[in-house]
Amino acid sequence: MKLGFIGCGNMASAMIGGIIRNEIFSADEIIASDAFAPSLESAKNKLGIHTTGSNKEVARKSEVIVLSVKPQYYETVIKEIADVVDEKRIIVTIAPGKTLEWIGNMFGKAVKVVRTMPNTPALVGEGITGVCQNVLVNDAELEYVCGILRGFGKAEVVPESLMDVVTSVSGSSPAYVFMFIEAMADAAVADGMPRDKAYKFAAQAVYGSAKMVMETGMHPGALKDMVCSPGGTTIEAVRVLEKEGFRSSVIEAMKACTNKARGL
Ligand SMILES: NC(=O)C1=CN([C@@H]2O[C@H](COP(=O)(O)OP(=O)(O)OC[C@H]3O[C@@H](n4cnc5c(N)ncnc54)[C@H](O)[C@@H]3O)[C@@H](O)[C@H]2O)C=CC1
Ligand SMILES: O=C(O)[C@@H]1CCC=N1
Repeated sequence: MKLGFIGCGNMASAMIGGIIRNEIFSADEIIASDAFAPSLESAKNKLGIHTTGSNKEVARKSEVIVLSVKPQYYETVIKEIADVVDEKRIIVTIAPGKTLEWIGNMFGKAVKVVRTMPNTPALVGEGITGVCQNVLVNDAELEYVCGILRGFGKAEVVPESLMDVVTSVSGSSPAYVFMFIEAMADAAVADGMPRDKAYKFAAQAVYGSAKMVMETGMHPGALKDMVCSPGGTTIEAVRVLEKEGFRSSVIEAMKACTNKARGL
């Protein structure tokens, strides 16, 4: 197998879907294990990959092994697979807070580790993943893993010291963006717009605005100023957002998120 996933929940399924769609690997080259039989059933039916109840089987059969369980299960899973992971395999982690050093110590031997932080927009091929590696991973191996991660979006190599920041700015941030879309839609509904239309208008406005930042390369503040006509409607909304502490709320929320990742 080219690729194995230990734990096949939300994040693993999103990653696998993109990897197959973009023909990085075929379903036949991917295997996943999970402790919960319905998750495996769903992976087999929806993704067509190989499945097993044995984490060790995934570790034994896969060149690249993604540890896609919650952080609190990392220790148990690593201890379970450590004896079948040799120096040729590459371990990919996706859990917040679990450092390269901690992972290496848990294995208790020299193992190639690529630490990553993906996000759920992977499900629609628009994810972004922060990546760093330990000293045993060479440039070609890092590029190989990044090629897999690009199957479901962008991949950016960052110093490990920034990985907890990646967690708050992209790993977790889809949740706050969905809350923003929901709040905008609620306001539109309050002012008389049907809910299905409200989600469409709010989501497309967020999507288009993100695309403008990516494609124009302009400062977000300058793009904001382009919307604010003198004495117009937008600056009224901006005035109230500033009064209600919009930016400060986002900054404080993200600092809490980064700190939580640091403590995991
Ligand atoms: N959901 C998200 O937006 C993101 C999640 N992550 C990370 O991805 C990892 C997985 O998260 P999700 O997919 O959201 O969780 P999830 O709960 O949807 O999936 C985890 C899966 O692991 C299985 N599992 C639990 N213990 C196991 C064991 N001992 N052996 C085999 N399988 C076991 C569970 O049955 C479940 O299907 C976590 O470390 C999380 O922090 C990273 C970035 C974004
Ligand atoms: O909430 C969490 O802990 C995970 C990590 C990033 C997104 N979800």
